[in-house]
Amino acid sequence: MNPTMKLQTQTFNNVLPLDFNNVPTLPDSYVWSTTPSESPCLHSIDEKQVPPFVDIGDPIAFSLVRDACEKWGVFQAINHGIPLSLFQETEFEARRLFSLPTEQKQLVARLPEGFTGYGLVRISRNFPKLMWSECFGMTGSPVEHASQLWPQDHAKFCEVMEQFQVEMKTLCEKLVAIMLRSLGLTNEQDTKWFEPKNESDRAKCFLQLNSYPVCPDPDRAMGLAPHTDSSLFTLLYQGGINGLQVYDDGVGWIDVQPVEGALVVNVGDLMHIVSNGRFKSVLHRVVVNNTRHRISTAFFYLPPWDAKVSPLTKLVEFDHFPMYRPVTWKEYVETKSKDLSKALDSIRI
Ligand SMILES: C=C1C[C@]23C[C@H]1CC[C@H]2[C@@]12CCC[C@@](C)(C(=O)O1)[C@H]2[C@@H]3C(=O)O
Ligand SMILES: O=C(O)CCC(=O)C(=O)O
Ligand SMILES: [Fe+2]
Repeated sequence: MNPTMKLQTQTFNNVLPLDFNNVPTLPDSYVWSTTPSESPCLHSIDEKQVPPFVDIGDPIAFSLVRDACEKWGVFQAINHGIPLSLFQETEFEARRLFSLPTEQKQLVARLPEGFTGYGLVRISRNFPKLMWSECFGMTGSPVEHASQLWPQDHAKFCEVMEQFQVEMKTLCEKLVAIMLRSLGLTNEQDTKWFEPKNESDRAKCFLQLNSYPVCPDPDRAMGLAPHTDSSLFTLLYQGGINGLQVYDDGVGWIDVQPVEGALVVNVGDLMHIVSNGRFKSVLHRVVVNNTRHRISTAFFYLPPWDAKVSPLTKLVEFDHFPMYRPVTWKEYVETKSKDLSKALDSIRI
């Protein structure tokens, strides 16, 4: 078997090829040809050149959210009501999980086509090189996996993760209302998940814990390759360690500074579709460092699995044309897993 084939097989099987703790030099399979150091990041001190902060408790949040989603596709939400202690507990439990021995984490490996469990980030299969990261995904209770990881001692992990999802989901419902009203939503048939009449119409959520271990050669490695999220939007808690960067046309990569208690809100592809192209789904990536083990938690807000997502009627009337045809989340994620860059184009009218 040649080395490339071996790499692809490993990636496809979602088996982490190495134990990040015992690697003195970066293996070739982790060396990217376009590295963060070749497309460096702007360390801006001008506040107009970084994604804005929005106080979402403020009555004028609507218009600030609209401006941020149109110009950037990302903002940092403050005054969102989730206590800092819940983020800290979630990060603590995530560190406890990722510090387990590799063989133990492999017991709960995500299936190649699955969403939950431990392994490489799903988009790994779309890139020839490996990323310097590992992740653990869940939706609802993680007890099935957690009881395999810690047969005696999983109650706290489950309790924290469940509580975190409940609070984040409530916040997502508040944020989607702000976003849709900022787009002038009038026809609720358009968005059943927004004000659901029954449980099956309700939006879905997915929580992913991300771990970026200390890297021996961060300039040549990639924590998470450039991508847009498929979600309606994603709430990201990045702890206290830098790493997240967003791409701004004409400027390049920009650091999204972690600020205690602030939550990064990334517009995803499905919200771009709903807004008939007004809101931008932001291209982002994660760079790694050689001193600190970074943990982030990403909470994806998604329409119900079978719901057709399409541009809002009101916007289509105004624009005289829908930019995208209706698509279910399932269909969209399947298309995207074949080719990340072509998914949006493939549903464009
Ligand atoms: C709920 C989601 C959103 C997914 C797919 C599915 C489960 C895992 C999510 C992520 C998380 C990491 C980046 C991403 C690009 C990936 O590879 O897996 C995301 C992807 C998407 O936004 O497309
Ligand atoms: O770790 C981060 O800051 C970003 C993670 C991310 O983009 C994702 O999980 O989709
Ligand atoms: Fe992302």
